[in-house]
Amino acid sequence: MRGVWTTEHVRSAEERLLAVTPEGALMRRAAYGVSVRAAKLLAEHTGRVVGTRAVLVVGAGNNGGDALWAGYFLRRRGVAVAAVLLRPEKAHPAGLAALRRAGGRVYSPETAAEVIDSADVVIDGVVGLSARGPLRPDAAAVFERVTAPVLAVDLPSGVDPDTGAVDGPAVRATCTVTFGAYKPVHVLNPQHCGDITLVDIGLSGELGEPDLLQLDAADVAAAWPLPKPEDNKYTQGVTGVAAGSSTYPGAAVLTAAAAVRATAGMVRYAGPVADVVRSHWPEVVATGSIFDAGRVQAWVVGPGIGTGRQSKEVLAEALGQGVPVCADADAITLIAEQPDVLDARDPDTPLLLTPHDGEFERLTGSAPGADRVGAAREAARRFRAVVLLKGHCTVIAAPDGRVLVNRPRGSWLATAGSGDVLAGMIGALLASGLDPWLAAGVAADVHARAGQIAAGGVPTSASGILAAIPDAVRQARSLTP
Ligand SMILES: NC(=O)C1=CN([C@@H]2O[C@H](COP(=O)(O)OP(=O)(O)OC[C@H]3O[C@@H](n4cnc5c(N)ncnc54)[C@H](O)[C@@H]3O)[C@@H](O)[C@H]2O)[C@@H](O)CC1
Ligand SMILES: Nc1ncnc2c1ncn2[C@@H]1O[C@H](COP(=O)(O)OP(=O)(O)O)[C@@H](O)[C@H]1O
Ligand SMILES: [K+]
Repeated sequence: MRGVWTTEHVRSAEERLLAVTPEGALMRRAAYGVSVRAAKLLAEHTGRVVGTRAVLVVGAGNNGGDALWAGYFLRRRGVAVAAVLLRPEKAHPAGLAALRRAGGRVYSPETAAEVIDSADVVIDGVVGLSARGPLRPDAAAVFERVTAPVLAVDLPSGVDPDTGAVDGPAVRATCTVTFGAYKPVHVLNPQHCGDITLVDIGLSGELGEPDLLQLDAADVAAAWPLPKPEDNKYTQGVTGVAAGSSTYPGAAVLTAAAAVRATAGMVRYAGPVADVVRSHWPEVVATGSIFDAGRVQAWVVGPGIGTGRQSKEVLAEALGQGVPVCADADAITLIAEQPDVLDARDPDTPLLLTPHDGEFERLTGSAPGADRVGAAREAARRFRAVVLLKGHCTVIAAPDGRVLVNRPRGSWLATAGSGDVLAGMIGALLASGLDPWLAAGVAADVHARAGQIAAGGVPTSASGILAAIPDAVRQARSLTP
């Protein structure tokens, strides 16, 4: 698992490390890492390093100091370096002196147009861990001119380090070089960070428990249930699917099919379109009502069921069976509108809620806002449920405060019915006995892989994502990052 630490934690860890490290050593380690990545970027884009041109955009703090020292190291590799100082009086003195000594040139934003236009790489050292709010107008004007690839020092300036939120002009980097630890921005806003490199500055011993986690292929491979010699169809978990209606038969088919694709156990369908489900997926044991569905080890309730009286009875029945329940789509709206349905819940059985932003607002009374991790965590506590907040970077919070952030693989999942596929996979993993938070996390990971595989670079659909689930599991099992 990849650990991620808030800026507050990174800052206090850095303070402890700084106290036992010679002055300036950490910054030079960090800056050297920046220069190595910058040289690689230059080589990729121009075919050479010597004789290329780098522009540093330098703010008032240590982030600018990193950029200036990186410029110093690049000078020593034969790169022409120009530093654009946004606050000349506050530019890091030692970094600036080193760059000048090495032959770097210094500009103001007003005099820098020409060097920016001819840059082969631009290094964003405007602001780092101390960033608040969007780029200020002078920095924004500089980056508006930039056409060269941008390397962000620590994080892309203008993006909130702890939430990844963007509320105005911000740097969109080709790559980001960060130090010591991943920060929330790196997993919550990968689209602004580009490709991320973590430089070891000796911080790991000071960090403590991470605030957020991201799953690796190895975690997904280890968690994904496979049939064992002693298994039969029941021991792997029977998934119950209560989904679909005469208006939305497709939701039933997609949800049940995703459960079939995800694991080798049995899938029972209970609802008004049993014939449709059976005709598409003969391996599903389908019946008309949840009340005669037979035993299951987990229920998925909600996709396409509507929010009427009968749907409420179905949800209450699932919640009362003492098995984990994934409440998706209409089931979330039902809980929002008629919270007394939760009275049926066996207090000790896991509940998993999978809202998109609109459903989240219905459920909690407010939109997730900029702090999606905080919002999901709060909702998880309030409902004593695992909350999977959908989005480009899906956030999965457990009631005990654990949070996973899913790694997106493009935006291919933004297609009708893809949420039904996710719900079906989660149901199958719950039925297999996985911890609900982990079940949601590995399902979201495989869902994103399936979207990318199905798309292959062109738009896909929920049926495509569904068909790609086995290849997505195979990909994770071959430990492809
Ligand atoms: N402390 C350490 O041990 C290390 C720190 N390092 C670097 O130091 C950085 C943190 O440095 P600082 O704490 O000096 O602060 P920053 O360099 O992040 O910020 C500098 C100043 O910019 C101002 N600012 C805030 N938001 C702004 C915005 N939107 N636009 C323009 N200016 C804004 C703030 O008032 C702040 O004082 C890290 O991100 C990293 O790059 C590295 O050298 C590694 C070691
Ligand atoms: N821009 C995006 N990038 C990546 N994933 C996305 C994006 N938009 C939506 N998704 C994912 O697609 C799925 C959509 O689910 P949902 O909103 O329930 O759709 P539906 O109800 O049509 O099935 C979720 O898993 C969500 O995280
Ligand atoms: K930066």
